[in-house]
Amino acid sequence: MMDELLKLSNNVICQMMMGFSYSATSSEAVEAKHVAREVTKIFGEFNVSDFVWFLKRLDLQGFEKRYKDIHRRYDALLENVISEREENRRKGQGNDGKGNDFLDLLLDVMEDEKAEIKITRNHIKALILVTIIKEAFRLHPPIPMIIRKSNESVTVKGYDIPVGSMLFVNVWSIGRNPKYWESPLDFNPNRFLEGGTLKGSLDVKGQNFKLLPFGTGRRSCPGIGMVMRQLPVVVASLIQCFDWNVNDKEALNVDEGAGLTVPRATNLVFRPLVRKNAPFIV
Ligand code: HEM
Repeated sequence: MMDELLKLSNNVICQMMMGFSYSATSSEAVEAKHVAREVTKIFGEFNVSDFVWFLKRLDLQGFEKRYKDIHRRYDALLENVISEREENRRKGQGNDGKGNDFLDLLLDVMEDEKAEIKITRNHIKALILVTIIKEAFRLHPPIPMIIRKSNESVTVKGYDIPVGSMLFVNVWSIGRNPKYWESPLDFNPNRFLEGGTLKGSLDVKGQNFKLLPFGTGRRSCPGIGMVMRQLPVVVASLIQCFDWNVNDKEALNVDEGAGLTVPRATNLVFRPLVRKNAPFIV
C-alpha cells in the first residue's frame, strides 16, 4: 500500500493519505503522533472487564475515559482539516468551489440540499480515513484467496460442484475484474463515491461480493474492526513522520509475485528520513 501512496508522492500527509492537500502545522503533527501512539497502545492493553463477566459494566482501568479522549482529539484534528478547506472555499482560494479533490467532492455533496443522500461532517471524517484504505485492499488484498469446502452438491452457473470439493475464491482477481470495476487497474479512491454521492458506497465487511479483503460469512476475518481502525492511523503516522526516499525507481513497481500472501515482485527498499515538521519517530 505504501508504494501506491508514494506514487502520489507529496510530503503532505493528507494529500497522500486522504486524497487531498493539507499542510499540517508542527503542533498538529505532534498531536497526530501522540494520538496515533495512544491508539496503538490502548489496542494492546489487557482489559480485565473483557474476561470477568461481573466486571463488564465497571470500567476499572479507565478505558472508557481514554477512548473518549482519543476520539475527541482525533476529531479535533479532522475538524481543523475540514474547516480550513471550508474557509478557503468561502474565500474562493485554491479552487472554484467545485470538487477539485476528494475532500471538495465530499463537501460538495454535504452542501448540496438536493443530494439524494445526505452526508454530515461525521460521515466526511469517517470517509476520509477509510476510502484510500479500501482502494488499496481492492487492488492488493493481503490474502488473495479465500477457501471453502462444499457441504452439499450444487450447480453454480452450469458447473457441478460435488459435495466435499475445495473451492478457491480469487479475491484478487475479482478486485481487478472490469465487469465489476471501471478502469480496474487505476488507483482511484473516488470510485467509492459513485457519481459523487455515497450511493452504493461499498464496505469491506463481506456483504459486497466484489470487494472481499476480509472474506465473508461465518469464517470471515474477526480482526476487521481492529484493522479498519488501526490501519489508517499506522499508515498516516508512517507518512507523517518520515520522508520515504527511494533510490531505485523500479522499486516503485507495484506488480505482485506468486504466493499465498501476494508478495511484491520487486523488493521495496526505502530510506526513511525524519521530517522536519514532525520530529518524532513513531
Ligand atoms: C489487513 C489485515 C487483515 C486482513 C486483510 C485479513 C484478512 C483475512 C481473511 C481474508 C481471512 C479469511 C476469511 C474467509 O475465509 O472468509 C481472515 C481470517 C482470519 N483473520 Fe484476518 N485479516 C487481517 C488481520 C487480522 C487480524 C489483525 C486478526 C486478529 C486480531 C485476524 C484474525 C483472523 C482470524 C482468527 C481468522 C480466521 C477466522 C476463521 O477461520 O473463522 N486477522 N483474515
